[in-house]
Amino acid sequence: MALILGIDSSTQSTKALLVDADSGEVVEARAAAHPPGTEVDPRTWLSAVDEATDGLLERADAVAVAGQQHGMVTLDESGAPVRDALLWNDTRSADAAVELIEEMGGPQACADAIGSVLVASFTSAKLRWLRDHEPENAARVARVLLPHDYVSLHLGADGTEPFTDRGDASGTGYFATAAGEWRPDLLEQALGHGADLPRLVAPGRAAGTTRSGAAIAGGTGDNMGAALGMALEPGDVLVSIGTSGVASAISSVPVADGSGVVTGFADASGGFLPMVTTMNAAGILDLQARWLGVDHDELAALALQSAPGAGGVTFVPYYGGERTPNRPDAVGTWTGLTPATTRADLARAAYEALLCSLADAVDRLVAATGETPQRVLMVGGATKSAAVRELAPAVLGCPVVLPPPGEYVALGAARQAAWALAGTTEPPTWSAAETTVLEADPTPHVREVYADLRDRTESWTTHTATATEGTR
Ligand SMILES: Nc1ncnc2c1ncn2[C@@H]1O[C@H](COP(=O)(O)OP(=O)(O)O)[C@@H](O)[C@H]1O
Ligand SMILES: O=C(CO)[C@@H](O)[C@H](O)COP(=O)(O)O
Repeated sequence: MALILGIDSSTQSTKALLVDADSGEVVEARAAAHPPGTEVDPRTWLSAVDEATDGLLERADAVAVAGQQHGMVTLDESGAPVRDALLWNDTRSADAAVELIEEMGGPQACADAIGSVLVASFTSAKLRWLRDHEPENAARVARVLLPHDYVSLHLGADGTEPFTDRGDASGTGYFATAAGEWRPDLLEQALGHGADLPRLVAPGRAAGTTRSGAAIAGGTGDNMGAALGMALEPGDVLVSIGTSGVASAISSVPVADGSGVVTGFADASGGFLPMVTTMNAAGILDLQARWLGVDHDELAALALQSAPGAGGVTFVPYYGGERTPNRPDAVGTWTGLTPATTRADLARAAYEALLCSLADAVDRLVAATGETPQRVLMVGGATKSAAVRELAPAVLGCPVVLPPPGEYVALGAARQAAWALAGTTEPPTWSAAETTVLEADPTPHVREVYADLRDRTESWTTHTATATEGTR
């Protein structure tokens, strides 16, 4: 029996799944935590992958790494990190993104060139920030990698040259997504000078071998990994609730949304992955649990004691700035608090704000792609919450398909590696897991109250920018 190792190096942790190549059944699962923050020494991901794959790597016949998208990993001539990596959720590069869009001829021209309108998350915006704020570091950059490229390189046999795939490359800002080619000119424009880029590995092909002789596939971005792990089909909308909140769908044609709401990424199978991303997702619940002094199960139990609408309490959850809507300077804003407000209402409001924000993401994806969803599926760490599962169909206003608990990004990486090992034209078909369909009466008034506050706070961004200046 061939064994495949699928790795997910996402924002908060590395997860590793050892999987049976024939059935896709998980044989063993491990995880190791990453340090918190939006600026991280990328070598900590290497320690995490070593820890999570210890004893598994040697057993694998093929390996692939899916990783958090966009992060800027800059290496000097010797291959050492020039500075800590800036992650997708670090908003200091917001102004740099605006500047680059203007230089590219405006939002639609930017979307036409790379598939997406740049926001702070994109690697090129981070490189421009580096050029302008740390010129000495910028001058030392010889090579730019994405997080998954850096982890893959670490696992590769001696002499392996860096490699990546078109899925993750499509989130850099210097990749022509529709054509599937690097745009080194755009990297140079952002950074101020050229730098080496990893070679692109085609979907389903091996990039080389690991130190233990296993085939290693190109890897991909975590959201492309999730799409592959869930075997998304046309008509499916995948909602992921991890550090980021994501609504994505597969498409056979590229998307170039000049409004900037939908990012037109490539997927890991040769197609495309239009996507809407929020920066505040599972963290909304983490914060709320901390503020109320409870754990996640207690927070869920509290929330389910309150009623739809949380006793009139609502808030926009843009605590760390937001990406959709694009408000990098925003902060969270609560409203409706009265002496009658209970702890249960406060807990409930957190789930409702999270789910309203995700419902907005789904609506925006559907509006921009024009595809009516046949199924809405839900994955990610926060789906472990009983309250998320109960309230999601009510707030989203439709049934939600829930797969069994699992690490679907790592499973997608495993599927990619199994594909490379098999050398077939299509990825292996693994039997679909039993799903549960979550249903509830829709609560549209929850979204109406949220939408009203979301829209009223739009113009508050400039004001709050002053208050948060020190954090950028
Ligand atoms: N029972 C739970 N209720 C709510 N959130 C949870 C629960 N269990 C885990 N989480 C949250 O899920 C998040 C991690 O999800 P994950 O998809 O692994 O994130 P990422 O891929 O971004 O690293 C954390 O913020 C964690 O607190
Ligand atoms: O920036 C994006 C998508 O464009 C994020 O979705 C990151 O890819 C991080 O993902 P998670 O760690 O939340 O899975």
